[in-house]
Amino acid sequence: MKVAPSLLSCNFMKLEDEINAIEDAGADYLHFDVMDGMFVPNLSFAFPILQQIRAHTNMTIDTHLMVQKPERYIQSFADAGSDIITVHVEATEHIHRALQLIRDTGKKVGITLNPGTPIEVLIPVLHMVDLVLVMTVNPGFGGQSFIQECLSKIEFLNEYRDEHQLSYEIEVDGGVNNVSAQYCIDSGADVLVAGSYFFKHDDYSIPVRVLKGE
Ligand SMILES: O=C(CO)[C@@H](O)[C@H](O)COP(=O)(O)O
Ligand SMILES: [Fe+2]
Repeated sequence: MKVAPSLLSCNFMKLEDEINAIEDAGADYLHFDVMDGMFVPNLSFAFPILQQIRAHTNMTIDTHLMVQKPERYIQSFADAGSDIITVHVEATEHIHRALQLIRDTGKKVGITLNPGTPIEVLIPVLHMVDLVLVMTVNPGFGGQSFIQECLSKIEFLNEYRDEHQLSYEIEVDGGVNNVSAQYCIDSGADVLVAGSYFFKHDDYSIPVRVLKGE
């Protein structure tokens, strides 16, 4: 199990210390949530912060683009230092092209979907991706409650991966805490994103251990 703290909930006044502490605690990815105020009703951060984080750490930067027509920005996120670039299937009319654009940058290719979107929508492109992010809240904000009904999507992705000999990672994002993490682990998740639950601890090795099921 991998753990990906969502920087949305960190203390930005101490960003450098936060990143060092996340790394020392044994987390695997830095989850970087980009919001455009159009695809989701909130704004977050983008290139200048990403570039500075990239200059500071070798951790895998897992970029979650909650952005309308993300193909406009894929090259820029690759250049700014993302390692994984994940786009929403609902955010573009041309998901196949968007995924191909990510592949062409040499970065890892991620796809994601909102809680209200059926998982079957992803079938035509699952062979193209390195990571599938299952949203377990409606994107746009940290600190929301886990939507249990999304667990069946994790199970589906697991079975589909086995049946078709694919190798994407299954990542879960939204409302992940000590309780919901266990449901995700049981359903077959590989990576857990956690924001509010992770950063409420003083010692980040605790949520890392709990989320890894140790
Ligand atoms: O993408 C998003 C929200 O849109 C997430 O990555 C959140 O930032 C996770 O925060 P918690 O639900 O864990 O507090
Ligand atoms: Fe996210």
